[in-house]
Amino acid sequence: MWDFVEEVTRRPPLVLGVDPRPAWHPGKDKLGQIRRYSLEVMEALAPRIAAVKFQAAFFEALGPEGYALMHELAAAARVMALPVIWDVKRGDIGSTAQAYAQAYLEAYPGSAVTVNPYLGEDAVAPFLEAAARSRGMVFVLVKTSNPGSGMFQDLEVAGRPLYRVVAEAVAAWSERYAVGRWSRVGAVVGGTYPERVRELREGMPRSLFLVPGLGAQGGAVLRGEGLLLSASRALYYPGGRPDVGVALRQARAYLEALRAPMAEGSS
Ligand SMILES: O=C(O)c1cc(=O)[nH]c(=O)n1[C@@H]1O[C@H](COP(=O)(O)O)[C@@H](O)[C@H]1O
Repeated sequence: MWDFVEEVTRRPPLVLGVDPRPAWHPGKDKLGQIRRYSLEVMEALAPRIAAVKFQAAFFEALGPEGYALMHELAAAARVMALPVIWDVKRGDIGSTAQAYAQAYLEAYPGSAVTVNPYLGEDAVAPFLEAAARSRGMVFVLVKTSNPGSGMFQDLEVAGRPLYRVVAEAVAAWSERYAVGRWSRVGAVVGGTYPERVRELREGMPRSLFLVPGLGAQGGAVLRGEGLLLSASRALYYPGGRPDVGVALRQARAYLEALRAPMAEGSS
């Protein structure tokens, strides 16, 4: 069976976020255009990315057909041998979490899901167990990319910021769900806070980091072992519109920046 961790760690460390916005597609048949464009962009970028990330909100906003389209695109990604991240940021009581884990991880073996840890360990556990059974992965929100993420995440709890308390839990879970060098438990750490990325890298040595914020939110190309840099608008709508050629150029530019020799003091 296909294993998300194995697949993702042998591919280029870039994630294509598919967040469709109908207003950015001309003409009437928005859903048809989004379907065509998404398939084209996924196929063009597939050799250059670790995974494709579907942000469910953008598909839900397109109505029932939009939600069905997300699942259709996920099936297409599998045909392209492209790992899928379900960006659904789920978090609920254990019995409900179990249903969410079934809907995404178990229904699509070898995929990953983003999880909000606010409800505690019993609410995260069903995702971890499902990821182990389905050879998938869970990315736990640790420090998010948005400007207001500090409101709760930076609050001091027992002498350290809350995001570090969450990171400690992630580190413990990641040991329990280790897969060779890495683990089925990863972390989301916003690329808009590069100093936090560096700080947290040490504390969660087994966790792959999903690092969103590249491009549109001002995040730069960050290097480091196990960092999966994620861009939605900057890769899916480069220059503010759907354009497969420009998306391909942008993906190449990010990968070149990752390979370029490092300047003194940079990381
Ligand atoms: O889990 C995520 O992917 C995520 C976490 C986070 O801290 N910040 C963040 O922006 N995201 C998602 O990453 C994508 C960012 O979109 P762009 O700003 O267009 O690249 C969106 O789908 C967000 O929902």
